[in-house]
Amino acid sequence: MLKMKDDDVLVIVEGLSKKFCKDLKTSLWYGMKDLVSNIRGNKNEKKLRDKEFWAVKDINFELQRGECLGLIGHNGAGKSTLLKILNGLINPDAGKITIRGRVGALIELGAGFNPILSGRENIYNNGAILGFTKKEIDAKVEEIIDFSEIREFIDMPIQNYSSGMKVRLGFAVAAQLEPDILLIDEVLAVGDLGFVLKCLKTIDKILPNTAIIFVSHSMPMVSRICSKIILLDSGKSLYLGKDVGKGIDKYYARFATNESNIIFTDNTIALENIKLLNPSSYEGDIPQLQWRSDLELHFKFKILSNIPSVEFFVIIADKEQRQVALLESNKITCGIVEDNGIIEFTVKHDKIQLSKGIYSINFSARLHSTKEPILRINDVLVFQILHEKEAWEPFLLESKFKKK
Ligand SMILES: Nc1ncnc2c1ncn2[C@@H]1O[C@H](COP(=O)(O)OP(=O)(O)OP(=O)(O)O)[C@@H](O)[C@H]1O
Repeated sequence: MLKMKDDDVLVIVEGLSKKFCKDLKTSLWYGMKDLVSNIRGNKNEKKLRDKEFWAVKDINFELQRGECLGLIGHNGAGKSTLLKILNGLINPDAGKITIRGRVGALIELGAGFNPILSGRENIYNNGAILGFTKKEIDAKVEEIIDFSEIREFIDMPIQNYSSGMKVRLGFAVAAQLEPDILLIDEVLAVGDLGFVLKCLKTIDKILPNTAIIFVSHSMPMVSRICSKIILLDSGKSLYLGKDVGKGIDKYYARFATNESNIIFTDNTIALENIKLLNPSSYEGDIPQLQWRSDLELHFKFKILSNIPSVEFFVIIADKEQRQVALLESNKITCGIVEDNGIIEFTVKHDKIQLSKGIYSINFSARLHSTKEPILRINDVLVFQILHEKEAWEPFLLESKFKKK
């Protein structure tokens, strides 16, 4: 059982669970049954009934002032549901939440706003919901409007705002009123770059006095802000801890497959096989390489029709499919190949200095003479670079520090 240790623990979540029903009719029927049993003083059914599933299952954590918890997981993992329970929008079926202080929330686009009221009126509404008096909001309202950068439109009804404008106003209210606990659900994805950078700066500024729970699919953003992480999978916590990099690795590993995708082929050559020649170990199917060891790839193709020289391009993409490196390309003369139309070659890069994480190889080939593409395949191979140091930057370059 978790215990409130000191004043700085602002959120305690114990055994939190919430179930939903996949079918609306059944859901209404269960709702009615639960209502009747509540009136009779009985508790709701804790077990799953037909067509029900756990959207959030047995979640436990605590959060202190100054900590930012990243909630990550695939679509439908339960992140928004957990946030809505914390914000009191949904009742849990089991478990307990202890919250100390004022909770500001940026949960759904426009949620918490009254669409027919103006931006200014909504600032007062939201402030009141957060527990601020009119006088306190009066003192902050100009700052909020300035921060949102939508002064021109502040007296227009919110229903005419763009998505970005709603986020701007929502974030301005939530951040400028400096709640003790701030819940942020993916909404930053809607803002333009300028506003996102401003929000990140503000988060840095308010974080020492706030506990933040941040839902996002953007791992660079999560690793930039969060000091703790929960990886949710089908409502359950797959990882909870302060090793943000580890949580992110586990998240990416769920998406790493060895299924390649042919983007283009003119059927002159076909990839038979690609192999990493010198893996130090394997995690499941994924070959692993120590940072600074040689990357050596072996390719085997079948030549399907008579082609002359071909240029091969080997591209390394990171886990978010950003192409981070191109291996120097080279041309290989294919001609009419004797050995059953098979051609094989290896490509080697010495002492690879990509930072720790999962990468995939994209591959393309074109005719040397005409530069015409003949084959393009993504994700022909997934591999992992191992290093004890976490680095979000694509490369961890070997260096030596010398004191003079
Ligand atoms: N009101 C509801 N009634 C029934 N099922 C619901 C309800 N709200 C959410 N769910 C279901 O609960 C599961 C978790 O949804 P949730 O929105 O929490 O996921 P998420 O992790 O936030 O996903 P995303 O990354 O797509 O935003 C999903 O299967 C969703 O369909």
